[in-house]
Amino acid sequence: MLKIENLCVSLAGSPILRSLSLDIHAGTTIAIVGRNGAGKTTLLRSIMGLIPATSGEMHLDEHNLMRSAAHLRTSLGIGYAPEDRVIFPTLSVQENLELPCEILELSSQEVEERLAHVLDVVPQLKPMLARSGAALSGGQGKMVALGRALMVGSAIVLLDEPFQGLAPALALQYSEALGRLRTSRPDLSVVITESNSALLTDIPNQILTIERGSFVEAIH
Ligand SMILES: Nc1ncnc2c1ncn2[C@@H]1O[C@H](COP(=O)(O)OP(=O)(O)OP(=O)(O)O)[C@@H](O)[C@H]1O
Repeated sequence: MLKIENLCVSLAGSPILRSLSLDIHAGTTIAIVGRNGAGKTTLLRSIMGLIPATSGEMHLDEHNLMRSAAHLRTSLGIGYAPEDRVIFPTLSVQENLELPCEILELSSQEVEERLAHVLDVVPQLKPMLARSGAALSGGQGKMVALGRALMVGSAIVLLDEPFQGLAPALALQYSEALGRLRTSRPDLSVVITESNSALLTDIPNQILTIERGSFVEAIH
């Protein structure tokens, strides 16, 4: 499914990702755990094509991601919920959710079907749909960012530190949403980064530890 080989990324002339390799099979949930600054966000942003790689290979099935611009990666079914959420304050929650569908040029019926599915997985979004993006708490913004990633993430979703800063009740709701996702979309792959592995409970099938831009051990 997603296969990364010897990925190297430098930022401002410094090596940040050092020859990372990762093989994610369809339907698996992988957690990447590492301290602040270990390279988690850089990895997800380079998978999305938002940061150029210095060298390495990256394929989603038969598609060579290294040759695909960021918007094409979205079209291939990669959804991304960034750590800082990026909720547009002048748009409603529904508009925020539907925004990435514009890249895919989906019919309004397809957008409606995807939204219905996302609301089944994250029902907390239903009463918020008409609310302004500016009126959301940080935790609610994380739920919207999850929903938005699911609107386009038909193959894989990348969730950057989803549990950071979530109150316990919201963290539980987020975990429950991921549980429903497993059942409703068994082929979807999920990558979660976290700095605190205790927040992950039993969600991932596999946990990898990243330190200074390299994977150091597989915990299980
Ligand atoms: N635009 C940039 N220019 C230069 N260095 C950067 C840039 N963005 C990030 N870095 C550096 O890259 C390293 C990895 O950062 P990254 O954000 O990927 O870490 P992280 O594991 O996601 O941690 P955090 O939880 O703090 O976001 C850090 O040393 C950071 O200072």
